[in-house]
Amino acid sequence: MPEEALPIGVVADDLTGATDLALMASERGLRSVVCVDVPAAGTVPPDADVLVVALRSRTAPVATAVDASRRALGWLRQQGARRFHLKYCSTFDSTPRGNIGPVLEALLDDLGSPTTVVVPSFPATGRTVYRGYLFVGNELLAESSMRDHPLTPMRDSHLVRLLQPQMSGRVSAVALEHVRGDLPAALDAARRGGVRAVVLDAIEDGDLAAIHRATADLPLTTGAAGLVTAWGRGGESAAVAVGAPGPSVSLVGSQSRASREQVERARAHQPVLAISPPAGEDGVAPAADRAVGWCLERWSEDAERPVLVHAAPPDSDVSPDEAALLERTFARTAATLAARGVRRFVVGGGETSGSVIAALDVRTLAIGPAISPGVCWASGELAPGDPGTGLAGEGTSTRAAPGTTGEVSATCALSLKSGNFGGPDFFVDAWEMLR
Ligand SMILES: Nc1ncnc2c1ncn2[C@@H]1O[C@H](COP(=O)(O)OP(=O)(O)OP(=O)(O)O)[C@@H](O)[C@H]1O
Ligand SMILES: O=C(O)[C@@H](O)C(=O)CO
Repeated sequence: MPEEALPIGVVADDLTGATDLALMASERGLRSVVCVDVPAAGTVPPDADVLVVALRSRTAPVATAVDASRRALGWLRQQGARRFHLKYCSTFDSTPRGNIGPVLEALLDDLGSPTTVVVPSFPATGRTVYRGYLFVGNELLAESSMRDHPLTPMRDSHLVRLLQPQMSGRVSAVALEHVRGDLPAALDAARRGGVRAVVLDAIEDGDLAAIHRATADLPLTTGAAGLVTAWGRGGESAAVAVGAPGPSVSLVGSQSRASREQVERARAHQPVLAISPPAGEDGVAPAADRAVGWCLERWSEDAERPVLVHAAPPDSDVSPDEAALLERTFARTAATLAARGVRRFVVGGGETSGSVIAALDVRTLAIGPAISPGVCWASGELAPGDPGTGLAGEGTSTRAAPGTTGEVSATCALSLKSGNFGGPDFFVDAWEMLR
């Protein structure tokens, strides 16, 4: 990547996806910062090679997602970025309405570019694309646990069939032998044929490197963090040091197969509490208070021991309202704990992470070391004043963390885990790294 191509601007549709990509870039020696939402006018832009704007647009209404993505692109252009990547999930989380297709087309329009590529492949985490079909490990997408995702159930595996209903322009696919052959010619033919989005097969990092070379002139690429394996010059990781003293809590809203297994494995090492969505908005604060009380009690027995609060598996299909109530419960739990001086958080699930970070009012995340492929520690500052919503009067910066003496700083150690990522002992290993 030539110096003049920096900074690269990334619009990410959720927060864990943003840190996943930023970690990959950081490991390629590119200084990477995640901005939580589009920074307000007048905010001093972070000094970075890769600037990622993390939105919460994955499951937002289409018009909201398009508007937020265009504002993010506009801000990144103001920061001098000339090359852009739209980051969505490596499992292509979306519905027949969007939001991948409508956002992709809006960004192409704004950039005046006719065509882009669609590259969810991320071989390091088992995501590969062959003959246009997306695989998760050895399973087709629609046969993986994504089939029953609470918000974006994926019931097809073919990327052209998934994307075409979301777009007004045409979608086509380029098979592996052409990705490995004359890809520039294949892309040129697609562009001349009026195709807006070209799905590319890729099953190993070498394929992603070929795609990176062939797309050097495109203002916009789209896909997962896999493509970033080809960015930068490699070399030393640009990870920052991450640390914060005091008690440790994991908050897991994800119901992915991986998260459930990880929670089960954590039981042998940590106290674990399951929570369900409250019946209505009035129930959010009491439910969060109960979760906070439980954490404080566990830390009064052993302040060194991490604790874990997770979403109980639902009995039946989940409504968006119930999902949102549970997210707000996790968010309020995190904000109340932060107000009491807790500074070490692991969060499981993209939507849950978005809610928690918004409640903590952390505006930027500097990327630290990897915990496992796609998941890292990051350092974030609590905004001055009270963290989160509805917690007036509970200041952050002067409280002593439970089990400690003295004041705590506003710096948090944060790890935001995509539902499907992380090794089986993730919720144990993450904390071992901070010892
Ligand atoms: N028992 C439950 N009842 C209602 N909603 C639930 C329940 N369990 C989980 N949820 C909701 O399901 C959603 C899970 O989405 P989230 O993005 O946090 O995890 P994920 O989809 O596994 O992660 P990722 O997006 O990173 O793949 C959240 O909105 C959460 O509140
Ligand atoms: O690409 C992925 O799988 C992750 O970064 C993600 O976006 C899950 O939320």
